[in-house]
Amino acid sequence: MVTVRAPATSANLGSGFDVFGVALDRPADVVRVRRAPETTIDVTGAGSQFIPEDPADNTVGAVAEALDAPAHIEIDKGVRPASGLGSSAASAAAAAVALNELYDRGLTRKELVPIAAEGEAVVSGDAHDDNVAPAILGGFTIATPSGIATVDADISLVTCLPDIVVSTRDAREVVPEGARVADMVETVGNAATLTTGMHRSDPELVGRGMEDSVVTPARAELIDGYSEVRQAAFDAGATGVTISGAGPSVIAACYETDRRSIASAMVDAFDEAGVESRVYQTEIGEGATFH
Ligand SMILES: Nc1ncnc2c1ncn2[C@@H]1O[C@H](COP(=O)(O)OP(=O)(O)OP(=O)(O)O)[C@@H](O)[C@H]1O
Ligand SMILES: N[C@@H](CCO)C(=O)O
Repeated sequence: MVTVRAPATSANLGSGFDVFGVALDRPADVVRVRRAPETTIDVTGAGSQFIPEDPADNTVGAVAEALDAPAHIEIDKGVRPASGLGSSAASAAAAAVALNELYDRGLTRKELVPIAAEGEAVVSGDAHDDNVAPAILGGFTIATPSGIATVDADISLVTCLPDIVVSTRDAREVVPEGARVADMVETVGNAATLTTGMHRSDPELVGRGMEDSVVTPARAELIDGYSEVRQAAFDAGATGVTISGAGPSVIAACYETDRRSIASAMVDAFDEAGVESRVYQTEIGEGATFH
């Protein structure tokens, strides 16, 4: 038996659509694997009633197949599905690391990223790496077709998860087909600013670089109360606020001293919009770990 914990992650960070991601220090999924003639899956924990146990429909089933590593796989969900906190990726990342060990496949962490991304293709139709990369490698990750770069940044974050379900598949439907050159120029500038901020662990630069005028405004329509929550977080001291992943979670970057007041301001603002929510005061954390 091999047991691996893989963390929640936040993809995009505004300007880095399908490229940027960060590992959060919590919540997390825990995956246990043991060898079996064919793959079977048991799911317990947060939102498990909405997660299929058929290996053809679960992200870990695709990972077991890609590694040719049939197993009985137990998933204890800490990350609610359809949250924007990389729920599907947390299981896939943990399974990739665990099955690589169980079957002694000898793949490096970076080589496991595209394997775990096969699981993302099962749920959203696209094998994007931006959640599985930080879930496996930890830190801030920049995942592009030509490779993955990682930065071991120290930034305080608040993620607020409203009681709304937005599937990645639906949120990808509203992404515009193209962007104006002026928007592209702004996005490149913001992405570079954010990357510099991560290198310096500077919440001001990270926050400024989270601005995005292409994908985020279209997706904000899917989240009741988004603009009020964003404003409340800024008023409480956030340096940047955007949608986490495909939503509905909202993520704020900040100084550690402001984290608590930002967390309660975000919950209150969702509440005023008639939406219950739960909040995680967190920071950038490590990738998958053996237990
Ligand atoms: N092991 C798994 N864990 C979570 N969800 C899974 C898993 N396997 C399949 N799914 C399905 O994936 C969907 C959730 O994935 P989705 O990408 O929409 O959410 P998310 O991972 O929380 O979001 P994001 O990628 O935006 O952070 C649900 O329909 C769920 O049933
Ligand atoms: N980059 C992805 C992350 C969600 O899985 C998206 O925003 O659609």
